[in-house]
Amino acid sequence: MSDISTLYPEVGHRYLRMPHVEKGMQVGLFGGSFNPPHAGHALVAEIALRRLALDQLWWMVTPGNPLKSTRELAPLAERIQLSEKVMHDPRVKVTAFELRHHIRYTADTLALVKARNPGVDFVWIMGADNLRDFHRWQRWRQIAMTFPIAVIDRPGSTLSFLSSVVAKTFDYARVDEGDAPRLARMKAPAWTFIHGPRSSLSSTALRKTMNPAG
Ligand SMILES: Nc1ncnc2c1ncn2[C@@H]1O[C@H](COP(=O)(O)OP(=O)(O)OP(=O)(O)O)[C@@H](O)[C@H]1O
Ligand SMILES: O=C(O)c1ccc[n+]([C@@H]2O[C@H](COP(=O)([O-])O)[C@@H](O)[C@H]2O)c1
Repeated sequence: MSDISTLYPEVGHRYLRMPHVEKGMQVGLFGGSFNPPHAGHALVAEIALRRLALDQLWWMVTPGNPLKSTRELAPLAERIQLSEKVMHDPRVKVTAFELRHHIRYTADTLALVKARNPGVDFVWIMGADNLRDFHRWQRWRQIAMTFPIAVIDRPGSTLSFLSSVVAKTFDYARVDEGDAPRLARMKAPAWTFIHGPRSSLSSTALRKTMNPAG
């Protein structure tokens, strides 16, 4: 591995390190393009921290979603900087360590996170819209068989998520949302759907406002 201080100077080396965690912690992994980040993302993080009884939440700004075009993708440094502005909870750690490890796929991120942090309980967090295409993610079954997953409600996906391939495949592993505080410690496959306050904000809508012609 090259010297971290000389890598990607525009990003800042503290974002290239995996955040520090202690054994016994419950940690949420919230990956996203955050292009740009918005209050809907902050609401997901707040809900996840509270309902999943998390000690930490890693706000992982992806170098690039492998299923999305990079045409409209703002620079990583900008997405990190804006992420720091929308979320102010000290338990939330904005990070882009995937860049340093040249990771593209979440399955690889999760394998690295698990290998580096024995004794820590992780849970993958995503909005309900992401369930629809989850079966197109690389090694999605392996992800679901290895990590508990918390799905946070999102307008437009409250009911449609039930017809997703992943919800059908892992129907037997669905956990009542009342048990969400224990989800991180459960053996995968285990997933829950968390209802609560919702936000209809989206990055697509915000990009359109910023660049109506685009
Ligand atoms: N308003 C929202 N409510 C619930 N979950 C959300 C919301 N906005 C984003 N998320 C979730 O946050 C994560 C990161 O989302 P992303 O950065 O792609 O934002 P987005 O608004 O969906 O972007 P885009 O419109 O560009 O697809 C995903 O798991 C997504 O499901
Ligand atoms: O690994 C994959 O195949 C894969 C496919 C699509 C999305 N992801 C990850 O899902 C997270 C949410 O992405 P996005 O663009 O919906 O915010 C982010 O961490 C992406 O890297 C991962």
